[in-house]
Amino acid sequence: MNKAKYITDVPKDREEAIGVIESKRPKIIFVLGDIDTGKSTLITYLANKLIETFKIGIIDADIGQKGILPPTTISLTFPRDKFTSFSELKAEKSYFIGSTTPNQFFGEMVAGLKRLVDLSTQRADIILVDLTGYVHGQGAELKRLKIETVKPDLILALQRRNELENILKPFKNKIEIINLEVSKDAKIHEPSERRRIRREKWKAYFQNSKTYRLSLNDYIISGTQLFQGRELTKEELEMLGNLFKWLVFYGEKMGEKYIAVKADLEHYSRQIDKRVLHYIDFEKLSNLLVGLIDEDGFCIGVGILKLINFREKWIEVLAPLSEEEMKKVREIRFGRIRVREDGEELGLIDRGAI
Ligand SMILES: Nc1ncnc2c1ncn2[C@@H]1O[C@H](COP(=O)(O)OP(=O)(O)OP(=O)(O)O)[C@@H](O)[C@H]1O
Repeated sequence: MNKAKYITDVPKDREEAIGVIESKRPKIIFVLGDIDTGKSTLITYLANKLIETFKIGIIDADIGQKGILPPTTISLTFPRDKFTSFSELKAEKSYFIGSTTPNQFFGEMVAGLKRLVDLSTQRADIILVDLTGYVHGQGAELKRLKIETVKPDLILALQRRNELENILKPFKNKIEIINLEVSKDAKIHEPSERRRIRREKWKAYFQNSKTYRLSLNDYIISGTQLFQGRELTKEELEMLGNLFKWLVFYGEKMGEKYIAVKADLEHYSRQIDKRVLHYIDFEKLSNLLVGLIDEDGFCIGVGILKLINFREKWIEVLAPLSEEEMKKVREIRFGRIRVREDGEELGLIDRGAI
């Protein structure tokens, strides 16, 4: 299921990197590289070599191709023994991002990484951090923010040519950087192949899931503009429905702004000032991914929103969590991807849309 495996036939410079790590003992190591440059393969290699001498922590922050389940989170784990692939590792703590791309989630990506790094430093000698392959444009900004916030002791830069120079430039002479060549065997995976791998991961994750009916009043609801304002009356809902030819399931007023969850009764183009009225298509909420969050803000697991009953204020969520684990959930955080339990991704949603 995972692309990256423990491979011992690696470029020579890996041995040199191990030499530097053994002698200088950097605590936090970032692995940077474009997609498919072998970041996870490198971390698997280093962890297997170093685990004989050091306590190792791994943070999988590569949400595009997460090896450690669940997808759309970033995860911390402490492997005890040698392993061949990230998929064998069980997350000790995860932080919910809610999307398979860091676009629009820079805050979560940085805050989550920082929180996991803070947790790991007491329990491991060396923490290997796998970052996304998003290294151009805004991706470079995100890398800078992470480096500035976490201040790694060592950056391992997997470069084909000099595509990371832009990111690394401000940190030269401040942070130790080792350039590593990309293995000639590193294999490019087309977007369709990456999607297929993600489908398998989702499917594996949601195996043995159960549907839980959860009362909205029992949880903090976050990650959405909903449930923050005054609920609209029946008359107000009808008024909006008549005005725009909608079936309005639910609505709120927050300050001077209205929010409506609706389905179109007629198809025509409506002129609506979104600053005054924000509308959410009801179908955007079906099969929406939600994070099940504990009292410390960490993600116990993710679930799929299957039903939402606005009148009676409950939702049904499909999740592979036990009753015991569900008892620890304090918060339900809305994500921005719709996905089915068979692994089919139904699409990403704009952050502002819900
Ligand atoms: N040293 C190597 N020898 C043989 N194959 C390798 C080596 N390094 C990487 N590969 C192969 O190249 C592919 C990409 O590697 P990997 O998944 O580690 O990259 P990545 O940078 O972590 O990718 P992503 O951006 O998706 O996280 C995989 O199929 C992997 O098995």
